[in-house]
Amino acid sequence: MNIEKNQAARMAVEKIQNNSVVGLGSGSTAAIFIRLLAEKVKKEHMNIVCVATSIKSGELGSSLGLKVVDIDDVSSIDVTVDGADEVDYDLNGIKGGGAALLFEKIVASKSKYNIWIIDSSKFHKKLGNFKLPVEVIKFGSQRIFDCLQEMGLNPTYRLNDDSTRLLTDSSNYIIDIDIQHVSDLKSLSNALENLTGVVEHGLFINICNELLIGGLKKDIKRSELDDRLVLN
Ligand SMILES: O=C(CO)[C@H](O)[C@H](O)COP(=O)(O)O
Repeated sequence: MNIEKNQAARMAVEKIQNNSVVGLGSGSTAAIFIRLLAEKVKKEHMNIVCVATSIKSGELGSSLGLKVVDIDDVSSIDVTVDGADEVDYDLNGIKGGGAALLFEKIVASKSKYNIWIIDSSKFHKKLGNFKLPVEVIKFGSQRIFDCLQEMGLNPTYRLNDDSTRLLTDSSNYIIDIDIQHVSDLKSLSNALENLTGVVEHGLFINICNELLIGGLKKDIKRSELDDRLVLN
């Protein structure tokens, strides 16, 4: 799958124009993009300012010579390139496999254009193969866990290798839920947002503008989305 991730990242880097503000995604595919972007910026003497979606991506970008600034130091972001854990035929997706969903959603919402880069194994007709991450504050998190259990979503706390609870860049917990049997994603999104203590969830609805799929070498734009384009 690394070859496919590479292909998708290469397709994305070709789309980056000089004098733009670029959002750097998180995860292994985004990391390939960050490396390729740094090479391109050096080679073509480009003027690019970057905003990162995680501490790790920001550190990677800076270490490669990219100019990485705080999100509040830019008025908007021209394009963000990020990975995803699963994407459906309507270009809705699940993100947060790397626990960076909160910053990823904030950066995406400040971006004029969002490009996702994935390998072909992540492109499905319906979301639900991947568990949906829900970021919750520590205080009272068991109450949210119990609510998710009552909703039939089989919650599990995300753990580190030593079985302690994983903490996000904002020191919150992640609870992963099973949405295989959920058909109305918008209602689920609203229900999760209404639970006090939920900081964010990894359902990204109507956010991705363009999907680049390695392997299939597909470039799917939301603006051109129709059944014929996606299903063939
Ligand atoms: O959402 C993310 C991190 O929170 C990543 O974009 C997602 O997990 C994909 O990662 P990878 O490219 O390593 O498969």
